[in-house]
Amino acid sequence: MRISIDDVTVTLAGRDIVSGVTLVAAEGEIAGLVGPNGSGKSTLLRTVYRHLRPRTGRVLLAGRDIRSMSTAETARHIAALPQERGGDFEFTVCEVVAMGRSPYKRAFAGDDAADHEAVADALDQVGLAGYEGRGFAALSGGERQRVLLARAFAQRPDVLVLDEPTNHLDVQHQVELLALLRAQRRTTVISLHDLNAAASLCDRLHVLHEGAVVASGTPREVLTPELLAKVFGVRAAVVEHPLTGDPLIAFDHREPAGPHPSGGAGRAFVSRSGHP
Ligand SMILES: Nc1ncnc2c1ncn2[C@@H]1O[C@H](COP(=O)(O)OP(=O)(O)OP(=O)(O)O)[C@@H](O)[C@H]1O
Repeated sequence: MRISIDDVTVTLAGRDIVSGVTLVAAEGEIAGLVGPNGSGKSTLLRTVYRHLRPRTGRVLLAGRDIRSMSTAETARHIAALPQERGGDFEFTVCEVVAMGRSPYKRAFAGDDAADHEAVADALDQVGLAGYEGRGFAALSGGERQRVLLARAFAQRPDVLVLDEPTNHLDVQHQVELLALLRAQRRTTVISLHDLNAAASLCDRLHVLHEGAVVASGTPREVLTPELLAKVFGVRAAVVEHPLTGDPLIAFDHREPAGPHPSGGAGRAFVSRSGHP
């Protein structure tokens, strides 16, 4: 299903955090949101999974405003991995993943065979078959992350909304997750800090800067050295990945962008953060 974010503005504590954002994830497309810390990625994603209401604008699912649907109906179509990963659930892994089935149930209904199958499949997809009886609170950060992803998969949604899903994952699990998302070809809106992962996964990227989209296009169109300097304040070369042919960003980890080592965007970041 297609998801359209149509001229969305979100105001929190009297400030426009997201301003007039319009973007589309077409049916089966993986749309990536990238941008510096605080640029509004999570806020925008929260409007897509109905955690926040936009002040103006709409989120449309296959042309219908999600606000005109019940929350259960939205949840049958849209599953989210939020950034708040709720670490202290007193539940087993199986119980957490089974929560993904609740939009399909009437109140107090038990699990049926379809639920058991969806939970088992989802755990298998994230490589956690056999973890069903483990306590969620006692898992590592990366394991919890994969359980919450399994909960989203168990929801069998048309649209996945994933906020930094590779956080906490070791490199093998990052690669496996990206491969899984690529193979599913489900409509996905995903925020990622790892720009090389975004370049390899996403069909289109949307760059957020101070709450507005400043560039949209294929990773190759968007991830230019100029944009990386201007928006992210880093010096980088963009080359072709020798194994995959994807754009590969080679960052200069020694100096931020700018005409002088102590100047430019890097300097601005240093002074904003309060560390001289
Ligand atoms: N509930 C809130 N009330 C007031 N301001 C908020 C609230 N939530 C977020 N903000 C502010 O909105 C801005 C954007 O936050 P958001 O979490 O959307 O950014 P982000 O791009 O996801 O950042 P990061 O990459 O650091 O996760 C930040 O300046 C943040 O402090």
